Amino acid sequence: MAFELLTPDEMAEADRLAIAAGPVDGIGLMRWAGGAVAALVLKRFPAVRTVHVLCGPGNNGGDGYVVARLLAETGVAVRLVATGAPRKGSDAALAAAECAIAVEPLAAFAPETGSIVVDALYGAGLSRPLDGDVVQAITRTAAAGVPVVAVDLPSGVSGVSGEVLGNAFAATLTVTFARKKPGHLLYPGRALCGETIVADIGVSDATVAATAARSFENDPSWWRPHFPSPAKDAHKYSRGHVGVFSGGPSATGAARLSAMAAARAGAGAVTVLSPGASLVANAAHLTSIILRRSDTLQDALAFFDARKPEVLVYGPGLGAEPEVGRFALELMSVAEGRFGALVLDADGISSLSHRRAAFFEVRKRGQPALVLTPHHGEFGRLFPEIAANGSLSKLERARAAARRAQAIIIYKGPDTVIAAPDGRAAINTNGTPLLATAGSGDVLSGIVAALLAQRMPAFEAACAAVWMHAEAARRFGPGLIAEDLPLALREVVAGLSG
Ligand SMILES: NC(=O)C1=CN([C@@H]2O[C@H](COP(=O)(O)OP(=O)(O)OC[C@H]3O[C@@H](n4cnc5c(N)ncnc54)[C@H](O)[C@@H]3O)[C@@H](O)[C@H]2O)[C@@H](O)CC1
Ligand SMILES: [K+]
Repeated sequence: MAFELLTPDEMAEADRLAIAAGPVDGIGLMRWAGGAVAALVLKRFPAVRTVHVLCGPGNNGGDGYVVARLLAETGVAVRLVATGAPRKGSDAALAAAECAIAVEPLAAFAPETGSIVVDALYGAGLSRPLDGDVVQAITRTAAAGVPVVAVDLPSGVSGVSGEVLGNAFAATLTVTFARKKPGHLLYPGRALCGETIVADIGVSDATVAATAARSFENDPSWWRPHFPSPAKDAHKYSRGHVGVFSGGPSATGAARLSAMAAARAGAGAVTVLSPGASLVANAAHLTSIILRRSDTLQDALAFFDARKPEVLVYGPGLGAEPEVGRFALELMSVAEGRFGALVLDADGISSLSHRRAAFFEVRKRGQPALVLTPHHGEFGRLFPEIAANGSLSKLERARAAARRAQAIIIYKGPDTVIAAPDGRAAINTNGTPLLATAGSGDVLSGIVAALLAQRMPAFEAACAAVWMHAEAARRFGPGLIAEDLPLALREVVAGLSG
């Protein structure tokens, strides 16, 4: 699959393996990389008058020297600006030696209207915040408003985390090599890359696989084989039964949103488990969804034993009172032999923040399968040490939390990360600000539950749910409210099942 994400270290490993396997060598990869960038510059900016190529001291700069040479050979006016000479004997030094254009100092660099800038200052090797002449070059480029084509990554953007080290170019186009890096997909890096294109530089799929990369861009192509479709002889319970716990009389809508989403995402039966005080409110709004009174753990146990739900959703609309956390722990304790998976969302997560030790103790069993769907604030409440660790990217934070809680983590946001305890993690890329609307998280928890109830493996189910949720929002478009999402899922499910 071409959806692996490589950290800069994994990419360096892939380069090493490709060179070791031959026949391509380091300068060969660099020529291929520079050639891809030059070709895209010509294709995207056919009328450009001057191209300023900015080269740094490492291999990113080496790519830049190749770009400058190739563009000049095609007749483009190239001005070559460099900071620091490449290390003697390096591939970059070889590329620089092959480029006969006079070098101008970075300190004097100021692009003019009508020109474009190729940023080959720093890529995967960025190791500290940018400063001095580089920051001035970024400021002057932004002031001139000229397009920037970034080689591998906009200088200043961390390939590991997408964070900005000091300052960064805002690119129109970023051309990276072999595979995207997490920094292309995590914010703010994603916004600073502009359009990101992956160019082939002769690193084979087998070489990428040999790096044992465990991060992916979320894409239907790799989880669709697991996407459930009902058997010909299906009956409603064989299509999976989801139970959703409802909140009190003034907070019942969240559970119904989750329940409707679960039904639209293919669960054969969905039951709302409602406190007695909320029965009337729920009954007034539910038709195909089953309604059952549940005030106590005994009530819930009676339901499990009688109706055998596969998956429960606990959290939407419940309030963050201590007893909500206690009940969540009790559910996990009694799960064995009763239900297979639990989706904890919203208040179901926040309410555990005062019972963290007990929660992590219960999770040592690894049962039931657990999916947690925190946004940033909820994540910080349940995993404060991980959230406070500034050296971790969002991808690594989600991964650490997944391991700690022995759970699938859906760490929500514009760059939602899905992580599994076995180390796999994915970054979602079809998100939309339309989803920033009340109740949209409740819908997501229902979709996850429905896919789990239909026996989709948990990591793939979580990735599919996140993608479907965003896809439904995109299809519906502006004006979306959470109530629209379950029906909008219909087309998305049809597209995946077809
Ligand atoms: N064979 C390979 O490894 C290939 C590498 N390629 C290119 O090589 C790049 C990686 O090359 P490198 O590992 O040399 O890394 P870079 O060229 O990104 O930067 C490394 C140099 O910059 C210095 N540096 C880091 N941060 C700095 C800062 N904030 N201020 C000043 N100096 C700083 C480092 O000390 C080092 O000298 C990739 O991004 C890609 O463009 C491509 O040519 C494909 C082949
Ligand atoms: K760059």
